[in-house]
Amino acid sequence: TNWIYKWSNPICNGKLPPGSMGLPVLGETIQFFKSQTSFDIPPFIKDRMKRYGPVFKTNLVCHPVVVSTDPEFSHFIFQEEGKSVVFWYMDSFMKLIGQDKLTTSTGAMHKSLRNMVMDHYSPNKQKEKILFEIEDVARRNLAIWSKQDSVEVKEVVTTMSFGLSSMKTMSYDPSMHAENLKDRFTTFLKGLISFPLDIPGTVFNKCLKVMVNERFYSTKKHGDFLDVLVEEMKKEEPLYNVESAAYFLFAILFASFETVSLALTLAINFISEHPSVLKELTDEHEAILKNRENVDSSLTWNEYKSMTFTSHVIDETLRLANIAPFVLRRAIKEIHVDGYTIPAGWTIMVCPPALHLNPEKYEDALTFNPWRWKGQGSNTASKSFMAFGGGMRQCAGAEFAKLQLSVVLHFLVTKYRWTKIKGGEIVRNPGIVFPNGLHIKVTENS
Ligand code: HEM
Repeated sequence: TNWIYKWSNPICNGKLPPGSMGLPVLGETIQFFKSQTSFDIPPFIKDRMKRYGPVFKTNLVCHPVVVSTDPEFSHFIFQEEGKSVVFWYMDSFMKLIGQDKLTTSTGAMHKSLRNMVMDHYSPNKQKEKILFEIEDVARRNLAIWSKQDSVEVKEVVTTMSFGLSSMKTMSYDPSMHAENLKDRFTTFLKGLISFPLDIPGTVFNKCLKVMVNERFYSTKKHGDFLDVLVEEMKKEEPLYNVESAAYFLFAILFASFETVSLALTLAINFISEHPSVLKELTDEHEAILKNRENVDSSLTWNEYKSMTFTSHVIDETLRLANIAPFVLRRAIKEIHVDGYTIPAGWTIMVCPPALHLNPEKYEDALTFNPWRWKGQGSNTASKSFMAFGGGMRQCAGAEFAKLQLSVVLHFLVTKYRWTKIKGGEIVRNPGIVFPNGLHIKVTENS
């Protein structure tokens, strides 16, 4: 009885936020993972917001958690990175991405890694080069899709996005390598797909370590992210070794291709369902092409940036889809905020869907309406838009992701037409899946 009492009333040197810790051991885990078929705020969160207010406590997978659906509170938590909170996800995931080695790294190591990623993937640094690569991949893939009777969008965009990410990360282009490397990479991919069951040190990690090692002793430059990492490893006092470099490559691949492919699939689905959006998007892209002397469909970085409606479509997709349904932190010190105390060791869950679907901020919040962003520039982070997180850990690939989406949409709307054949329904649990896929027929514009 004593133990159950302690479970329900955790020790705290102050006032904990309201909420229930659920059943002993199970907490409220089962309710949290209940799936839903709409883009709305998950019922678990919505019910508790009504009952307890915007900040509440719970227990998920044996961890005491404070959930924030409040913009100010969430912003405060992001600003506390490295001070009273650190990046933390479930233990199994932290192991997978090399927990102590890099991702939880604060200070010098995190700064160095973050700068390397921003340098390599940010279009601001290497505008036309990165653009050329993305356009090339988009062109080639769309041409292949248009030759098929039907494509399952999530599947094909995942292949495309993984191709681009792996090319930029470690120059892996399946069509250009010898058989043995292809086999090795297939094994790596299998490991990647089965990752919830996998642990570091197994298939993909070993493959990545082999790749890092090979590159370390090679004199050839590839211009990819692995080059940058290996250069760091060769410094007098290196911050990384083969193992941590392999973990980092994995983390980048993981962070980059699934997010972008989900966003693109959702954008295509939303556009398919809103002909007026397709029309305005097409008009915007065609207008840019009309103003050019050389009517080639490649655009410059500035031209992509100038297309405000495209940027609104992307922001609206990210707002409504909530690809990152939550962002987690762990309190390393006792935190006092808004009259509440969060004990050290507790998990803090920032909940972007609650911010993005707040009817006070976004009128008719469940409607896909890119025009709501009119008059605003491209968004990456604000108190009411946290699709890319916030603070020091804000997504390092946000610009790269947005550029990829803009480029694919550009070629899709100017050179092709598509019709939806079936699918497009979503299930959220809490990540998004398409139980019936999204099948479309792509045809070249006549
Ligand atoms: C639409 C696509 C994307 C979305 C929605 C997205 C979302 C996010 C979010 C929410 C975070 C913060 C996680 C946290 O604070 O715990 C994050 C971090 C990160 N993302 Fe993305 N991401 C996307 C694409 C990419 C791409 C293409 C890359 C490729 C380089 C990337 C690399 C990273 C990295 C390295 C971090 C960690 C940054 C740090 O800890 O300093 N992301 N992303």
